[in-house]
Amino acid sequence: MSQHRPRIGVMGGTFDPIHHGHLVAASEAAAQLELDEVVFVPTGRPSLKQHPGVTSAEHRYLMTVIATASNPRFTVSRVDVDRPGLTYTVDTLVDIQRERPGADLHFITGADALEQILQWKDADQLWSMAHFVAVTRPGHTLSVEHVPVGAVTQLEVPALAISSTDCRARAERGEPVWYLVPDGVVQYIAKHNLYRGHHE
Ligand SMILES: Nc1ncnc2c1ncn2[C@@H]1O[C@H](COP(=O)(O)OP(=O)(O)OP(=O)(O)O)[C@@H](O)[C@H]1O
Ligand SMILES: O=C(O)c1ccc[n+]([C@@H]2O[C@H](COP(=O)([O-])O)[C@@H](O)[C@H]2O)c1
Repeated sequence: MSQHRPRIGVMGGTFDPIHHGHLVAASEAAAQLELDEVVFVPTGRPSLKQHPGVTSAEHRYLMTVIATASNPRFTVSRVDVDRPGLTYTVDTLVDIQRERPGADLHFITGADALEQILQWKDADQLWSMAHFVAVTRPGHTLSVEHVPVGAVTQLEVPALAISSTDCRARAERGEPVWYLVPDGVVQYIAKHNLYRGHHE
């Protein structure tokens, strides 16, 4: 009897903060690609993020746990948060594969992030470690060249023009982030006074 090979989505992100764009992308990927689970992996120290003073990994991890808690298919992994040094997807995929031997991994990213994938660390190794899923994102049209045939699937998701940058700017100005991020994340941001006094 053949055993079911678990189909696992891996949604990596800085999640500073996690917002409904991330959650809709993961949910839609899970439905369309028939994933058994989507593992959210907050970055430890993102290698390419430009904004000053990225919020501590522990805050970003906890906001991700709060945002995903109600969905039985969503989990959160600490592999990137706990690994010292800069975060690279090649390391993320090795660690997730070790935790879930034999799983069929699908790395989910927005079209904007995927366009830079050839500049990621050990890019040529990534294709054999996971399938890559580029979700559509308002304001970005995907153009990836020079990737192996069949390595990337483009997925149309309901457009939500939400970004973490905008959420941080709103919180800094004292404007509402209700309904852009889950309710528990709104409350977490207020409780810990995140994003006040930052300058982009
Ligand atoms: N609204 C959205 N729709 C679809 N994909 C998204 C959306 N927002 C973010 N993503 C994707 O989710 C992944 C993680 O995103 P990230 O945590 O960097 O959020 P972000 O909103 O892009 O942050 P920032 O504004 O700080 O750059 C990336 O691959 C990104 O492209
Ligand atoms: O491996 C790399 O070199 C690399 C470079 C930039 C981004 N990534 C990954 O892409 C995901 C989205 O990153 P970001 O910075 O847009 O939040 C996250 O999982 C990062 O670890 C990975």
